[in-house]
Amino acid sequence: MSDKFDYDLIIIGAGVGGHGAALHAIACGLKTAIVEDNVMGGTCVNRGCIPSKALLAASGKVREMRAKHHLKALGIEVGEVNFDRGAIASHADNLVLKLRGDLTNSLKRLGVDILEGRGRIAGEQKVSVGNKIYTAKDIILATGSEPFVPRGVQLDGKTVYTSDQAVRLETLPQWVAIIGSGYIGLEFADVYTALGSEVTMIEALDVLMPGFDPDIAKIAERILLKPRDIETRTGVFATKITAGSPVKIELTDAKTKKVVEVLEVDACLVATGRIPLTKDLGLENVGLAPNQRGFIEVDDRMATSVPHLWAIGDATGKMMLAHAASAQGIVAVENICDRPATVDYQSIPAAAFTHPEVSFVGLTEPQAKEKGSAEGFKVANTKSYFKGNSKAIAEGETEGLAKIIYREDTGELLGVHIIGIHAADLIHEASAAIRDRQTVQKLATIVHAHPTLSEVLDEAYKRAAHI
Ligand SMILES: Cc1cc2nc3c(=O)[nH]c(=O)nc-3n(C[C@H](O)[C@H](O)[C@H](O)COP(=O)(O)OP(=O)(O)OC[C@H]3O[C@@H](n4cnc5c(N)ncnc54)[C@H](O)[C@@H]3O)c2cc1C
Ligand SMILES: NC(=O)c1ccc[n+]([C@@H]2O[C@H](COP(=O)([O-])OP(=O)(O)OC[C@H]3O[C@@H](n4cnc5c(N)ncnc54)[C@H](O)[C@@H]3O)[C@@H](O)[C@H]2O)c1
Repeated sequence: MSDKFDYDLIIIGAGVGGHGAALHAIACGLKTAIVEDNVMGGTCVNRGCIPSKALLAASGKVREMRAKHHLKALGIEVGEVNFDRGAIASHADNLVLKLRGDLTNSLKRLGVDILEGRGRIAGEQKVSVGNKIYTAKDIILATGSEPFVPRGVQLDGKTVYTSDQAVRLETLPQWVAIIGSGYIGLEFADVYTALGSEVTMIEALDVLMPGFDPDIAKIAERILLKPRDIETRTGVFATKITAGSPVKIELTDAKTKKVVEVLEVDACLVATGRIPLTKDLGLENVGLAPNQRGFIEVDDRMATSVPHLWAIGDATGKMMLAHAASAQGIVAVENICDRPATVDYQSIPAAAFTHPEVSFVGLTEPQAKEKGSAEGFKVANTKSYFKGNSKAIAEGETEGLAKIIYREDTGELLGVHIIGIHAADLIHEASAAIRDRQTVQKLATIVHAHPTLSEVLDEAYKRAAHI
């Protein structure tokens, strides 16, 4: 460490991105401080992944135990299944407290200085926290994001709210409208319907779940929305939402811009994406400006255009996922330590933790085709089905499929999409394969244990390789 600076590295923001970067910085021998002006752990631990997965776990069990037909087929009979909303909310809350404590202790144990207060860039290699100025050889911005709330939406946090409040499950509305059919919309539709609420899902685009591969979105609609108490509206914007009892939601046709319907519901979850927390960060003091959408531009090394200033996580808008933020943090620290590294976004998986789960890694079919026409190759795909998988049949969970997308000429795997039981865990072998730019011919020779769900991918590779 140079005597010129207070620290080798200061990280602004103690979310999962900042935490991952700090742990790696300590492993690399850097004197490190992390600045946080809210609770430690950021979105994922306090208001995101962790509480939402706790709610999905508990509500998923309610759904499973109430599926009498399904249980009977396995020879099981259950009586009435009851749940306590408050106790489910406490389960999520307790998990948040535990993980926040674990995260904070891991930083303290390793000797990371935690600086409480708002961090700002005070000049080159300088950070202000309150009225103190600290110097650091390198600085990482890891300030994350917050919910995007469209104009015309009146939030009261009780009847009209974002995921920040929804994860607390303070009430269980009988009829809830969910604006947006992205990850949050889909996961909360799963929680609410499992616990007995009716849902109306409103999506501005013409298709539901526009982020998924089109085939997967269609099947997800068939499995996750149609059989449940969920009504859907597509091609309409929620242009005005008035909190109260009832909540009034004005829907405007995306094409004609005319108001087409006014819904009256008990509650409304606004899940319309997230925006970066990059305002008032003092970036102008080093001549850096966020892009038009507020994100901090970085290259694949996570470097900004200012020397010794790096950015990671949701604030960069590259892939707004917890594990992507940590991976970016590790890459930034590697580069700070003069070991060149880049992030390979194509091999970072994503998953929605619905019942059943949806996961993917790499390109969707339209993206692969676009790449193919730009680079002059043809794209092929094969599918395999959970209904043909022995383990899935034994579990009585046969809905879903795996779709693999690859280059017809070389066989290189370009994308894998799974919907079905444990899809979020199954995706990782595909992620490793894409990272190593493997071909379907090579992947088809890997021996998978029998009977396992992972044979769904084995089957898809073999079909692609004509084995
Ligand atoms: C409901 C929900 C569910 C989600 N589920 C998943 C999931 O299952 N899997 C997944 O991979 N991702 C999930 N995500 C996304 C995930 O939470 C984010 O991608 C992740 O938290 C981003 O990490 P980050 O470190 O970039 O930012 P954040 O976690 O947002 O942390 C940034 C931190 O910086 C602090 N900060 C900001 N500005 C300053 C400042 N000037 N000074 C000091 N501190 C500052 C903030 O207070 C915050 O603590 C979910 C998100 C939501 C909302
Ligand atoms: N399992 C996970 O990994 C997970 C879970 C939850 C959240 N997240 C992260 O959180 C981020 C935010 O999630 P999200 O679901 O809010 O965003 P999203 O970007 O996934 O989906 C938002 C949806 O809302 C629609 N929309 C926007 N404005 C609208 C309007 N006025 N009326 C109707 N529809 C409108 C958009 O077309 C889009 O389909 C995601 O980018 C994701 O990375 C991840």
